Amino acid sequence: MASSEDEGGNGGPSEAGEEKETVKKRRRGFLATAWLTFYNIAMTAGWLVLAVAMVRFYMEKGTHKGLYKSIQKTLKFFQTFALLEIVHCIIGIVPTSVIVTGVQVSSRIFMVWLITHSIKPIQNEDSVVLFLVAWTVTEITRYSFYTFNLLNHLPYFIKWARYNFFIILYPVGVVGELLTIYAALPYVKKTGMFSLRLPNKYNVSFDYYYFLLITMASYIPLFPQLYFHMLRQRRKVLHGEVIVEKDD
Ligand SMILES: CCCCCCCCCCCCC[C@@H](O)CC(=O)SCCNC(=O)CCNC(=O)[C@H](O)C(C)(C)COP(=O)(O)OP(=O)(O)OC[C@H]1O[C@@H](n2cnc3c(N)ncnc32)[C@H](O)[C@@H]1OP(=O)(O)O
Repeated sequence: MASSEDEGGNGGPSEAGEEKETVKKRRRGFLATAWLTFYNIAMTAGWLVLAVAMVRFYMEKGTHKGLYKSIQKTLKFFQTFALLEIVHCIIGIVPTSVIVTGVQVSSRIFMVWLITHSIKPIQNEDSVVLFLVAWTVTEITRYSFYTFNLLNHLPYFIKWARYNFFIILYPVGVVGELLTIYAALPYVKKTGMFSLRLPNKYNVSFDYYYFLLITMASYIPLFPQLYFHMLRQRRKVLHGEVIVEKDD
């Protein structure tokens, strides 16, 4: 398979690309590169295990009912592990914005722990499968992209997939997440879970139901920022456009 480094043909762009990669790695340091390689291989493997488990479950049972329960431990482990991505940005070993990564990772952690894990009656909703499939395909592609890129042997197909699949998968994932939160609303209202009513010794009140409504509304300003960030990355990586990013 053609490597993305080969794209420029002989000489010129290809050599310049390799030189840029070497400079980047030298700047990042050996330990950081080794850690990122390990991290990305582990995450690719984790999401591959999830993909295989989901396909096997569906082939054996012929339904998605019970799917979440059967894969939840692996999902929780690898999605929670992704918190390290925020750390990678903070300590500067990856050149991504802390804010963009923070919004992306925290919305996933929120979906996993505060919605799907905590509200059992919604675990069999169709919308859960929607975001699980979108996340899984995305993460297998994304982490294998980072791994091959670090190893300087990036197949063009993976690069292409990384910067094209998201065009469909991002909206699919968002629809799945929003429908799942929506499905949780009646249960949250009925049980008053995670809510704090007055009077109480802290003298504060918190209503999880309204928090969920605000969270759903926050997708409207936040999601386009992530989507346009990815479209800019796509133009930069696939079409070589020079993009001046604003600082955080
Ligand atoms: C508490 C309540 C919270 C409520 C919040 C409500 C928020 C609502 C809005 C949020 C909506 C999110 C919905 C979402 O969950 C749905 C889905 O995900 S559906 C599936 C589709 N999703 C995607 O395609 C996005 C996947 N995510 C990402 O791509 C990243 O997380 C993101 C931060 C968005 C973008 O990544 P990045 O900026 O890093 O882009 P690049 O991949 O192009 O990388 C840029 C450079 O950094 C290097 N890099 C990054 N990470 C690594 C790594 N781990 N190892 C090595 N190198 C890395 C990469 O190589 C690039 O370097 P260079 O440019 O030098 O080549």
